[in-house]
Amino acid sequence: MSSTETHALENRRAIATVCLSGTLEDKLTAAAAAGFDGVEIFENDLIASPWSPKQVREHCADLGLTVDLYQPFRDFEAVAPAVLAANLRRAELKFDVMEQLGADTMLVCSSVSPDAVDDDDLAAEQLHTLAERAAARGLRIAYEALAWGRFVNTYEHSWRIVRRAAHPALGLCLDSFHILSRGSDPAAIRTIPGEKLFFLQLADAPRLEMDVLQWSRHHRLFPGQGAFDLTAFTGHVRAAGYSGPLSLEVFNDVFRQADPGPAAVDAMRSLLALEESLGATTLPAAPALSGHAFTEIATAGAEVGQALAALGFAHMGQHRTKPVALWQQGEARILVNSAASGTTSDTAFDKGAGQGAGESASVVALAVESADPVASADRAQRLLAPLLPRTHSAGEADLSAVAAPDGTSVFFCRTGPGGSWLDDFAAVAGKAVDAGVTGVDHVSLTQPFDHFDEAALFYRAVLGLEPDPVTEFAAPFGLVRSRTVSGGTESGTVRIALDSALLRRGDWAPGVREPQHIAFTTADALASARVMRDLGAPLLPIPGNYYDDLDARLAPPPDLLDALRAHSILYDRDEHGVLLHFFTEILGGRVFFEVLQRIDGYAGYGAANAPVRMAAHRRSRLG
Ligand SMILES: O=C(O)c1ccc(O)c(O)c1
Ligand SMILES: [Mg+2]
Repeated sequence: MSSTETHALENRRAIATVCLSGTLEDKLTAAAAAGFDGVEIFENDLIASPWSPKQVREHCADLGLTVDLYQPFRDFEAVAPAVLAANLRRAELKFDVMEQLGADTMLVCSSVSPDAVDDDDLAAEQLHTLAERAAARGLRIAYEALAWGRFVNTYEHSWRIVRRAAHPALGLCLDSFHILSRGSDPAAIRTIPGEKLFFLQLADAPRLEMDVLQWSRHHRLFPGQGAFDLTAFTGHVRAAGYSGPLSLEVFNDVFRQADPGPAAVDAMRSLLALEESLGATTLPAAPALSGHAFTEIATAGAEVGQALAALGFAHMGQHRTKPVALWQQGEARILVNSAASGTTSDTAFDKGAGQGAGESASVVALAVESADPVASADRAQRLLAPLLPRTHSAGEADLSAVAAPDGTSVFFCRTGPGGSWLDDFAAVAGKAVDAGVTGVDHVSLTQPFDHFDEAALFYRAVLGLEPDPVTEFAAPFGLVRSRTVSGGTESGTVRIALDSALLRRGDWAPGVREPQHIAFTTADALASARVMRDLGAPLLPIPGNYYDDLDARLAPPPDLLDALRAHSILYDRDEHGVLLHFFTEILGGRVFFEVLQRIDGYAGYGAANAPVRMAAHRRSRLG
């Protein structure tokens, strides 16, 4: 097979039960539903299960799952003879369990025990004995170096011991977390004979400066959600000739309490995306995206429409069959849907917190310009995004949409003459005042914290967008974690900003119900602000302290500083250029607009100003 030819990966796909929430029954059901071929059964899950190991095996078989690994067996090697005898007895009893489970491989972690001594010869000799006992039962031992193992904590060291032990039933378990967290060079994995690589566990993680055990047990992520290069890592393991499963082993505090059904889908999506990055996929490539086609806000109230008018938008069209108004300025298009109240579709959020009755508004859909909307939707489905049922009348555009993890609809469309979704709108003689808005820069969606990593992976994999690094800032009502994903072509860029409160937020702060906003571009923020203020736009006042600090910190030219202060425009600077941006107040309890000007290729989102904006929003809501 030529190296450029695309082909499906021959490795099976597995997931460790420790990745998912619930009982063993919940975990197996979720893993099977997401399409996994096999599972690693974590001992604690089995111990707590009412099913006998034999029943677990039968249940797995019914679900189409194999039991690929039993784990973990701890603190075995390099001990005194009396301890060895006890450890071998313990192992034999676990072999009994494995036989009933139908699992042929046991994971043995490198020891953390105070009983162990630093003696590779002894470790090798005792692992040889264990492998001999396993082989007598038709089983094998996969030895894994924990990053915090007492004496053995690198894969190179575990390989030296396994090589020394020289038993065919003893091989290695490689775990990407243990290897990459310590900064080991994974390239030498290629020199290990493939038949000695018994098992591969994959986990990503954010870069954190912390104790490696804590990092591993609380912060692992599915591949593609963190900072590790799992494509290169897995490439080395496959190049060595490994042919076993690609198995996810992710210890994560959020996933441990998340609904296991969607979590298993998130896990599978991460594997599918990893396979694609390895060049081993049958997925259709992500079609090029070239900007935001429209963003839809559901609200029964008048506030959003009034604000758009005051920002210079024209009510340009009315949907022929639905109560949906099209507001437009430049290439920025907002649909205001008054059929649904803003709360009906935001299933992912706590309902009603901090909202006035009847006035609610929510961003319910975002639409991206795709070079091939059908292929975009096909790819999305292949990546397990739920396709949304569409109701459209004869002659209306049939737009494909999928649901993002937080329930937001994501449409793929093509705007322009001939067969466009715009044809569904009857023209309205809307009055427009050009306030300089040229298009949409980004859509910002606050995620429930337990969907944050899933959402970033969703937009990266499904839409083919590039994620930026995760940032965190202290906001008035708690820490906020933020990540943007973007991508595009010469004719336009799609940018989606994902924000999340780090912990579930208290209900006391009325100004902070998971806000959502749409940022519009202008070529002249000062001019836009003047026009919009004259039109009576509900612009957000920014306190004088901000400008005093801005002067001290970044020293913008004095006349610019005066103008910014006069118009409540915020300022930021990065290595490329300058950002000028301002905001409306919160409309319908949740939604607001931003107007921004990127100067000289400023690439950020003004995150440094977000805490000031959040505090200002609370004041404006309290009146
Ligand atoms: O944290 C642990 O103890 C642990 C156990 C088994 C593993 O495979 C692992 O990577 C970590
Ligand atoms: Mg592991």
